[in-house]
Amino acid sequence: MSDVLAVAPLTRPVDATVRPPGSKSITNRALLCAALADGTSTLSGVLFADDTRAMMSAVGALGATVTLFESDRTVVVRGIDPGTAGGAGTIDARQSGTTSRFLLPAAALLGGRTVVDGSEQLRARPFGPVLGALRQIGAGVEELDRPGFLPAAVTGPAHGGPVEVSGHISSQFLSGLLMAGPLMDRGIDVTLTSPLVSVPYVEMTKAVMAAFGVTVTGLTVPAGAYRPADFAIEPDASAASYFLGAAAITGGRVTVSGLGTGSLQGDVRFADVLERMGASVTRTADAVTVRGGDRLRGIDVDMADISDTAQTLAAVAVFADGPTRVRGIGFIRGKETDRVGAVVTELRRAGIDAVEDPDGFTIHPGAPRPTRFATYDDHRMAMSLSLIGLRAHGIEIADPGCVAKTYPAYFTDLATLG
Ligand SMILES: O=C(O)C1=C[C@@H](OP(=O)(O)O)[C@@H](O)[C@H](O)C1
Ligand SMILES: C=C(OP(=O)(O)O)C(=O)O
Repeated sequence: MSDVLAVAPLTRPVDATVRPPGSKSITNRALLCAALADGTSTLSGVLFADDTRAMMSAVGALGATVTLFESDRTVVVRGIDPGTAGGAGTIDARQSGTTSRFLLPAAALLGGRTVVDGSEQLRARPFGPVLGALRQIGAGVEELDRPGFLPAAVTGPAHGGPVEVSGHISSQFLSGLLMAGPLMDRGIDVTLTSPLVSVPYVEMTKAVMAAFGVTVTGLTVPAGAYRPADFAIEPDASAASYFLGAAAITGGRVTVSGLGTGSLQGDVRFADVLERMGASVTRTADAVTVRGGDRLRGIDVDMADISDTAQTLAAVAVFADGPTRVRGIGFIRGKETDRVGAVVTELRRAGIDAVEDPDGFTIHPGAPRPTRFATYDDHRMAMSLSLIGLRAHGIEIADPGCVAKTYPAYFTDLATLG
């Protein structure tokens, strides 16, 4: 992909039915549960992107056999018995928060030493809570560079039992501990020491574990075993937010198929946010449809549960008829980039009055001027800011290839809206 991509404004309101690729979050949970199950699982609707390839390689390093049928979006996983496995060498989680935060507790199941590392970007993200938790449950932990950051070495087996972990930085620490829990001698019994962000992702963790035969009660998992499963993965709801946002800002219609009322993903609630702004939303058992109206209202909204869609909303808010205040998302400063700072900086570059708040941002509507947006090696900066180009002239996206983290074909799919 070239270094810069020009977004062509739509000449009429969008009218489309789309099906984004599989959920990153569900794919990476299913890959791990399948790898820890005694037997062979078949995963369908799998996302093939950098984050999930990182997880495929990682569970391969743990000893699972992973066979890809990419054109069928299917992966077959033959799991391991971690109790008999030794350390897994060095695992490169690339840019993937889920892979790294889920792998550290899983590596602690092995009777040996495993190093988890990642890209420079991942090395800048926080890991202290999960490393501290692993020490509490009997794993050896070495921070190989800075305390609280990757690379880190984990030596198991961890025995499990009661453990405390914070919830306000990332829910991924808790999800990782829960998924490794059933394979620890004492199971796991987690107590949160601070309020949990991204709550729906923990519900998703429990749902995927249940599909592989493990029941979580509260934050307690008894010792037990995963069962192999045939498991279908729904389209990615965070990816869907860009298409739903496109419907809202162009006064058009987008239906996302495969994302129904029974979705495991909290981010489907982005449609509720658009509804509050004045879009009309239809939800069925297997699809969600957003229709934009003549006008969009600015709103005041807490997005702590659905923060991966906060940047999408920032782009949509530019076209509302009053200011939009997003709260509850101070923790997204620790994601691929400082997402609060980055989105405000870029909107201001386009002449939009955007203001950084300690826990989020406020976007005032305006007419964006021709702008080349920087994307900070953050796939969601690139995907979100591209929406502005559907309505405004002269919008360019720098380093569009960064979308490969979760959605390699994003710009091809976006072009089909025209
Ligand atoms: O568990 C998951 O799959 C995820 C949880 C969220 O992270 P935090 O819990 O760090 O907010 C989300 O932003 C990320 O894209 C995926
Ligand atoms: C924050 C994200 O990913 P992760 O934490 O899994 O790297 C994301 O996909 O927006």
